[in-house]
Amino acid sequence: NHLKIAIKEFLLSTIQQLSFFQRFSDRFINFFSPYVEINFSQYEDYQFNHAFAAIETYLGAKATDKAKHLRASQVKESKGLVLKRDETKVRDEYEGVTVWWEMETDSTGYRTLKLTFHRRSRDIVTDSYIKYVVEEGKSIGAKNKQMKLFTNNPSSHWDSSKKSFWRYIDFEHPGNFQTLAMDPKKKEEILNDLAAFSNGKEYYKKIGKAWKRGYLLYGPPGTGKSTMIAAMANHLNYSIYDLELTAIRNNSELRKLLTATSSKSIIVIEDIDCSLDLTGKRKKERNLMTSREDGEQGSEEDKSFVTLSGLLNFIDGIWSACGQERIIVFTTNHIAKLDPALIRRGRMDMHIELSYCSFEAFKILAKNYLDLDTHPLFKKIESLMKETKIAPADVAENLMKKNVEIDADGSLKDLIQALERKKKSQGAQLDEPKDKYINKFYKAFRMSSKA
Ligand SMILES: Nc1ncnc2c1ncn2[C@@H]1O[C@H](COP(=O)(O)OP(=O)(O)OP(=O)(O)O)[C@@H](O)[C@H]1O
Ligand SMILES: [Mg+2]
Repeated sequence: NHLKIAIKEFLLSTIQQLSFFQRFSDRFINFFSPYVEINFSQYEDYQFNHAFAAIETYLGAKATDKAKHLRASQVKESKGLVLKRDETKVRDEYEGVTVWWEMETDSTGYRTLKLTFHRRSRDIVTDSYIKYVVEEGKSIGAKNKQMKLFTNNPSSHWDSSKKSFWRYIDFEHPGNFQTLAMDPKKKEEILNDLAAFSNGKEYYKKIGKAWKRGYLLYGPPGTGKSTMIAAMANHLNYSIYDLELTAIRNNSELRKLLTATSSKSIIVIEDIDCSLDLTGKRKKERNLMTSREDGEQGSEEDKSFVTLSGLLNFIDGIWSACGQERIIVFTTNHIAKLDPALIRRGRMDMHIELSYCSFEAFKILAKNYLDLDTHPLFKKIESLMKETKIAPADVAENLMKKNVEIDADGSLKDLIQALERKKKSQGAQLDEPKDKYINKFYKAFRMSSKA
């Protein structure tokens, strides 16, 4: 919000500045020159000038384009012919209009960008070119943004600064939609939804809704829920806030955490059923007990757990009021166990099921891991997959190369064996471990045995 205000102020001051310079330049033009000059200072009234930064980014990108171009021409042309680039001036063209940018640094290190153009292009420059440059600079800046993965610190470690709520590392997960194995139609649908969301600024304003979107990802372990979150972040260039509910004590801490998130981010609560079971249920039991024994203590207890209603209030209310362009994702292994209040329509915008590996999904994995489009063993795998539940993670594990060389035949045979084993055990109702914590253990085991 600070940023928004600053940008607004800045744009306002730009407009004022423009009219000032227009007046000034008009006189200037009449007496001396056909050229108009507009200045953008690094600071405006001691405030950092965000348009200055955006223009600088834009020009930076332009300059490297140009440098590349110059390098290319150096190869072709003889040495004597190579243009000497004026380092301080950048020439730009926009709708047939030529302008020049120049950076000036004064003795105190204070910088100013000077834009020069012919007075006959003034309307185009002031009406649309400057706006274009600022927008373009902002979007280049956003693209180059280093994504971060935030995790909340235990609230007992918080001090008075907002910085202590979250710690972060650079987010560098290779997860992407292309290699994600799932029904291609569903994938397309999700990608469309994400595109509509990330380009939806005007739309959300028009319909009077906060620019937010909620996804519920559900499915058995190892079906790609966490991978999909990484893919979403990579696709949109958003940071991730991985919210660990067990590290906070109550709803007001939850609120503090969530209001300290930045825009263009995905807030993730994994295994929502577990986090809330821990808190919601315990709270209910305690309330029953304490209200019978000691009313006062009951209200004390109320404050000490994150509750389902706290989370819901947040999604419905505060969530809408605290900043824009955020996605919230819940994941669960057991959608049936979730409180219906949490998943009613309108609260989570899209329910996405990640399911056991279908043949379609397998083909994506075979392409990723073995670079295979087809293979004589595919037929057998297809029919086995129809009658066996296997998570994509298990398929991937079998397709992963065990040697320096990829051995497609060997990997596919491994997979067939795994499928046949699963088929047998599923027939004997041994399925997979039922308890989430056992699942987690198996997963950790799977990961460590992979490594
Ligand atoms: N649909 C998929 N497409 C491609 N790879 C997958 C898919 N599902 C799982 N994998 C592979 O299995 C690994 C584990 O998957 P992931 O962590 O995304 O599962 P999950 O659904 O989040 O499981 P859990 O419910 O246990 O958290 C991933 O690192 C990935 O390599
Ligand atoms: Mg996961």
